[in-house]
Amino acid sequence: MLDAIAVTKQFGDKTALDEVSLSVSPGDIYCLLGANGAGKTTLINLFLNFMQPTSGQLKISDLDVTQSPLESKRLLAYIPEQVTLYATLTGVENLSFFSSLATGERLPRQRLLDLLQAAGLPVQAADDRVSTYSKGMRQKVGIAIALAKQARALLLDEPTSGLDPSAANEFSELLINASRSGVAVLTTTHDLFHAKQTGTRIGIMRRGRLVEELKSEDVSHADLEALYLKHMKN
Ligand SMILES: Nc1ncnc2c1ncn2[C@@H]1O[C@H](COP(=O)(O)OP(=O)(O)OP(=O)(O)O)[C@@H](O)[C@H]1O
Repeated sequence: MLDAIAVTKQFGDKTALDEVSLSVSPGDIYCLLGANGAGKTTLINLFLNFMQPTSGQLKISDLDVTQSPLESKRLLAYIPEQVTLYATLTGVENLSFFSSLATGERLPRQRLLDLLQAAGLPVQAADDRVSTYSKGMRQKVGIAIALAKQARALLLDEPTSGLDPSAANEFSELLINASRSGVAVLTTTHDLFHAKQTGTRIGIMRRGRLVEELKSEDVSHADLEALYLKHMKN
């Protein structure tokens, strides 16, 4: 579903990504780990076609993201670290606006409420202004937008940073539910525990290269931490 094929990205003489190849299948939650500046966000931005690769190819369901930008974007939902919503609108109003932008369809109020509930937003908060929401609540609206769009792939950039442990756990459950319905999930994170708990696969990046890929069921928390630290020291 999500394929990066020998992707290199240079910013001037800085190589942010160096021949990175990875694939995320429907039902996978692929967690990208790596130190600051390793290239994780750059890879997400390339899938989103926010920028073009210097060489290599990025595909979403076999569509090249630079050659078929609109068709490929329709299959995607993106949840950044800070979900951008209209602060003066309510959760329902934001969902109505962004889902209609994504689908061209205005959903009835009950459907919007059902989507917010499926994303874990407390029912009583749906009609509150988003300016009163916590970060976790905003992310739930982001998930509801992805559900409304029926996205087949979900890209997330450090979604659990700044969430308290129970909100992070709740968010992980949402990702697991999405993956069980066949969505391909690619997420960056600095949280090894989250990667091991939530991910089906884990990739470790260092200085623009993908230096390790593993199945999370094949490693313990302690082994993952030791492996991560080994790569960071090399
Ligand atoms: N627009 C840009 N112009 C120039 N250099 C950039 C740009 N975007 C990223 N970089 C550089 O590319 C490298 C990879 O950055 P990137 O943001 O992808 O890392 P990251 O792994 O997401 O880091 P973090 O964990 O801090 O979010 C860094 O050296 C960064 O300074």
